[in-house]
Formats: sequence, C-alpha cells, structure tokens
Amino acid sequence: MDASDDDLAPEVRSILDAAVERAGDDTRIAVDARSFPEAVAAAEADGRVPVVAEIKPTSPTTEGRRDDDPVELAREMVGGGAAALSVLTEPDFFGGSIERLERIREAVDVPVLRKDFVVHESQLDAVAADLVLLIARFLDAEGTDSLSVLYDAALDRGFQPLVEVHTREELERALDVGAGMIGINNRDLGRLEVDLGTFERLAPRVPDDVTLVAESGVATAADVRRMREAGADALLIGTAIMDGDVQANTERLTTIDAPNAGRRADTTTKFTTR
Ligand SMILES: O=C(O)c1ccccc1NCC(=O)[C@H](O)[C@H](O)COP(=O)(O)O
Repeated sequence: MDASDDDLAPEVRSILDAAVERAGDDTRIAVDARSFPEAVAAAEADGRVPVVAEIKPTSPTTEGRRDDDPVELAREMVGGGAAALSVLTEPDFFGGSIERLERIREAVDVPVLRKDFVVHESQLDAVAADLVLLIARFLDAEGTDSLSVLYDAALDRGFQPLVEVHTREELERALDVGAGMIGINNRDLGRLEVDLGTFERLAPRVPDDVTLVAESGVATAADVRRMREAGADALLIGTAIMDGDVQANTERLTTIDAPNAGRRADTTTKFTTR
C-alpha cells in the first residue's frame, strides 16, 4: 500500500485517509495484558471453539447499525463462550469508540482486542487493550509508520500485537518482524470480497508456534469446521454474531465439534522483542 494505492475500495481509502490524520495521545501507555494464547488454550481445554467475538456496530459492508449497550453485548458474548472479544474503536465507519473499549474491558475478564486502523505509534497510546491489531497492508507506506516500528512499540507498551495479513507478501513481513500472533483476513481490504480460501492457502506457511486466527466471513458450522481443519487456533467473528441474539449466536459457534485439525499453536508463546 502507498498513498497512491488505487487498488483500495473507496470506503477503505476514506477509512485509511481518516486514520492517517487521527491524533494519538502524548502520554505513553503501559498495559498489563491478559494472555490471548492462554485464553485460547482454556477454551480448547473446555471443549469450546476459541472464538474472538467482535462488537461491530456497523461497517462498510453491514446494512444498518446496532446501537445496543456494548457492555451488555460484551457480557452476552462472554456468556456464550467467547474466548476473547474484539472491539472496534474506529468511529466514522464502524461506529466504535475508545470509551466503549474502556467500559467493555472493565466489565469482562477475557482478553480484549482493539480493532482499528492504527498507523502511527502515538495512536497506540489512545487506550489500553490486551491485544492491538496491526494491519500489514496499511503499514510501511507513505504517511504511516513501519510494521516493524509499530510491532516493537506495541510490545514495549505491553500489548500483544495481532498482525493481520491477507497475502503471502504480507505474511512474510509479519514473520520477518517475529509476530507471535497472526490473523489471516479472508476479507480483501482492497475489494471487500470475502474468500475463506485465503486462510486455507496461507495457513500452511505459518509456523506452529504462532497463534493463528482466521478472520472474517465465518458464519456457519461448515465455515468453522473448514477454518479449524485448515489450522485456525481461533476464529474472529463479527457479523454472524452481531446479527440477532448475540449470546445464542456465540454459543452456536463455540459449541461446534471442530477441533483444530491442522497445526497447533504453542499456547505458551511469549511476546518478546526481536
Ligand atoms: O467488515 C467490513 O465491512 C470491513 C470493511 C473495510 C475494512 C475492514 C472491514 N472489516 C474488518 C474486519 O476485519 C472484520 O470486522 C472482522 O474480521 C469480522 O469479520 P466478519 O465476521 O465477516 O464480520
């Protein structure tokens, strides 16, 4: 990606332009993070599919907007068996906020991922979270910090960085910075098309000691089995959980008989600087 990347859907171009301009915080944050690998292992031991349930009020590909109390939604997701939560903090296109994440993290005891388009180091300081998403496609570009700088900056603050990739080249960059947690996004952020085959193609290239998350487009029992069969340690699910009864949806997706049949993450992975 660079400033002239015309391969992006117009919505994503706007999201990114807004992200580049968004102010961070002047005060460096220090996080005492809840371990995501341990939460994944605990779900497995309990016979649940490890699901990161996403509080996603709206998005460029969602019709309408859900304005229920986000803390109540978070509690319902945990009640339904979610191993962790993902909370959008992007305000303009996803209806998220920093304040929501703070309230949710206070209300639950599972790890919480900050889901946003973080492109500058100071933006990490906006709010504490257990995990922070770093989207490889949007980094190492004009107007953004490098993945390497942001990865180390996140670790230094105590975050567990989840590096999101969609292509082989992005995966190589994630591995080059030593990422201990990688999310393979089935949604192409250029065109906003979803293809579960993306995860299947890239997962075999991920070392076993990386905690591997399948992101986007997972809605049915068949999808859950397919991603687990391909080696997903955890699944990040937004739309299929937000559409209807959140607790029932989470329970349905966490109680499918779908053991990780591919690779196994070393759930003791520690996050160290390179
Ligand atoms: O979901 C969108 O419409 C979207 C549009 C533009 C950039 C990113 C977008 N989504 C980010 C995500 O990664 C998803 O929210 C997440 O993986 C959950 O996906 P899903 O289960 O398909 O809602």
